[in-house]
Amino acid sequence: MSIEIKALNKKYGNFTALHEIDLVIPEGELVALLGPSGSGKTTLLRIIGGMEIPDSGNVLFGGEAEAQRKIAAPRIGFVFQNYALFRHMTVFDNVAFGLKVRPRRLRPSKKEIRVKVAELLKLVQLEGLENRYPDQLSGGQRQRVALARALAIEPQVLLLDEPFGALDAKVRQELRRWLRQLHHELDITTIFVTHDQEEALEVADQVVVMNQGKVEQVGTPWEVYQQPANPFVYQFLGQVNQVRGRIQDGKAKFDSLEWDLSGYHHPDGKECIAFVRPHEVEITTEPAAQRLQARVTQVYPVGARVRLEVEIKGNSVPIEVDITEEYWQQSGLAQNRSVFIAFKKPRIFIEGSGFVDLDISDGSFLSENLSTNKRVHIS
Ligand SMILES: Nc1ncnc2c1ncn2[C@@H]1O[C@H](COP(=O)(O)OP(=O)(O)OP(=O)(O)O)[C@@H](O)[C@H]1O
Repeated sequence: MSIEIKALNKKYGNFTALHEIDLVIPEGELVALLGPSGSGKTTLLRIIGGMEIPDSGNVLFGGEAEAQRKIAAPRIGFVFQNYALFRHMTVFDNVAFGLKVRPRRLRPSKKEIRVKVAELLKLVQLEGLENRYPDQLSGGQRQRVALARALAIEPQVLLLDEPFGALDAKVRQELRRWLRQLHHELDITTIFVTHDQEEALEVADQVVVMNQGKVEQVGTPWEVYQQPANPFVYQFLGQVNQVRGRIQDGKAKFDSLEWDLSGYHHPDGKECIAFVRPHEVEITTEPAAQRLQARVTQVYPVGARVRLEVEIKGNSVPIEVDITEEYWQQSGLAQNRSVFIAFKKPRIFIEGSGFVDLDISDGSFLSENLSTNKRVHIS
């Protein structure tokens, strides 16, 4: 079932928890609501689930046409972070609960319930554990019981609020792969709340990035990571370096690095910021054109990768550089070493204009002005 959210607003006293949220979630999609604590994710999920009333705006299930037909409220399955299993009930009874409490005319027979629960326990890979109590299960197993219980009512929409939040990193990773697979099999429209960007990128078809009650960007994991709409999304989705520069003579200048922006007619003196992820910084010990001189201040070997911090003139915050362990060994990059850095794929942010993507390889560059959503190719 598709979900359409229109101009949704919610305040708690004077505090705006959600501001003018518009969102379309196509049938069968797995969507992550991603954002920092307090950004409004849970409030939005609760409004979709009918547990909270918005001040204004609508949530339409199945689109306008269905709404006009005034269909009954959709069946919604919920899973919360804190399991919310009944501690005094076995796994079987927990999963069967939603079926047993149905009105008599809709209630399946005892035999049908037994078959259904067995099917669901197989689906969540907990066969044989039906007689255990929640206390006798691991955190990951409990969360799978919670999911089986939510699925028992054959929901048209599944809402998950930080479903793996209380689990340790390894179990979390296993469960999110498993959720992805399960969603693939069941195809139920699913919305899950997370503040973990890796989880959102790994699991979701679409990621809704939220901040301070607003939607900052909606896109595929690739889009939100590779083409963030604004500096907030850039910083929230992974590490990024910011190097401050200025527009001068039609060029974006960052000390000895410069890129021609003459096609843009930005006034001289305007501030700009180059955004570069740590793995997009090239680092050598040899000077060359279009490189900035720097000095290595810290070296952190972390498994197969090595994270370096380097200082450049005019940037108060060190630049993070991510290289392979192999390159680190070959290059002898050690603390205090003088180095030269270049940016492989910088995106330059100019206040009021959005991002400019530089494609340095063919001497031209691709610009994307996200405030107008236009793409122009300038050579
Ligand atoms: N019932 C309430 N009364 C007053 N303020 C509330 C209420 N529920 C939520 N808020 C406030 O609204 C804001 C959004 O809360 P919400 O729980 O939606 O955020 P969130 O993004 O899910 O955060 P978290 O990741 O910490 O759960 C928060 O600042 C919160 O304090």
